[in-house]
Amino acid sequence: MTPGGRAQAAVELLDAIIAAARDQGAAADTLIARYFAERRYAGSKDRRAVRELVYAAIRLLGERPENGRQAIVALARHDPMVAAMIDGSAHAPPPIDPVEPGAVEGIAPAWLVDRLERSGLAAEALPPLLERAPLDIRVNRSSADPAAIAAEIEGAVPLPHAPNGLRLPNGTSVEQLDAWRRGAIEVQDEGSQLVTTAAEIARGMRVVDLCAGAGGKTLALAAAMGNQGQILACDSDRARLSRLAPRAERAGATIVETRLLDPGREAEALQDWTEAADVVLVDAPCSGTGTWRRNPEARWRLTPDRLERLSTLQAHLLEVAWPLVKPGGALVYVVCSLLDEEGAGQIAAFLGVHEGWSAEPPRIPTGVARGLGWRLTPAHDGTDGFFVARLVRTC
Ligand SMILES: C[S@@+](CC[C@H](N)C(=O)[O-])C[C@H]1O[C@@H](n2cnc3c(N)ncnc32)[C@H](O)[C@@H]1O
Repeated sequence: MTPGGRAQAAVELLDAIIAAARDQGAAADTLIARYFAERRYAGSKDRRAVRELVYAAIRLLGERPENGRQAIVALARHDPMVAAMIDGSAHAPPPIDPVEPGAVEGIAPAWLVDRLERSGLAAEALPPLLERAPLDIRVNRSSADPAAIAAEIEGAVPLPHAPNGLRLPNGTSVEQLDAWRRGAIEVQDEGSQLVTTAAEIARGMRVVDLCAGAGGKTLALAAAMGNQGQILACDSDRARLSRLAPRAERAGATIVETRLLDPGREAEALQDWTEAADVVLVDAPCSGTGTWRRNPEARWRLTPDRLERLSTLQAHLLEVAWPLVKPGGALVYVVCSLLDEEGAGQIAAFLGVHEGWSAEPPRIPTGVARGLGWRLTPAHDGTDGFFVARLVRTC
């Protein structure tokens, strides 16, 4: 592809990504993969260059642009190398008129910046939300030793805080590594590894992972339990949950049972676990404001209405979760969001109507207190953004 052809491909992809963000369609990565699956003539260098243009534009623009052309115009005004690609040559986008409007640069839509600031994020903590994320892995302690794995994988270095974590050079094809194939490692951000630590899990426990998805945290829990005890991994999304079993098998996690839940009827399906769990983990669905490093277009998807619906769902899941905790057990609530309405606010509301619970600071070696929970941020901790609270049932 010519430089102009790459710029034109970026415009087409940005059009698709903007429409998908507006209509809750597929993620940017999926759209990029589909685009190139239909254009086999594009080589790996072309694909990488187009992808970089697309993500540079997404990161640059806080408000969702009207279209891909406005997005690339803004990027060109920011970066002369991009401007030089838009020269009107064959396959290139038409040249930019000096008075042509471009999309507006920014961290996020104004309403969302306002909510983040009201949630206690300082102005300097906002740009790191959009920096490139590192590639972190968790070593499966049930079957492997982090030092041995570090020696086996080129460029691997220990994570600053998570004891079983390593950081790999960006671009490492993890699924091609022998260590991955034999179930010794999983890709997992350091923040995710640390919030799992907050569960203070031990061998032989009975644990419910209420929103297990494809099992990222379930597998970390199973490893922390030395594969002894019982984990009930639930989710309402059949496709996600169905990916858990093969991952558990690869990791040798034999203590995991999965259960598909019907939204709104979760309590019925979980009656046999009433007051039976030592720990219930609620890794709740959220706006993902803490994971913009990986999904920067997520900030173009969120609306106040959607945030409100997520917040209602989070409160509902806390209501589903607490009856499963046995006296003396713990409810661990996690969101990968930095907004108080999804984090500290949820915990304050829960404790306002439930007696017999006390909030304990999670034992995480980094992060800062937020309300009755704990918060990790890219700026302070170099991890994805998370809120985690640990509530102990006192009676
Ligand atoms: C943040 S994700 C979980 C990620 C997962 N724990 C991990 O570590 O990879 C939240 C999950 O909640 C699930 N969910 C949404 N509504 C639910 C419900 N009513 N009951 C159980 N799970 C639900 C979603 O399908 C999604 O997989």
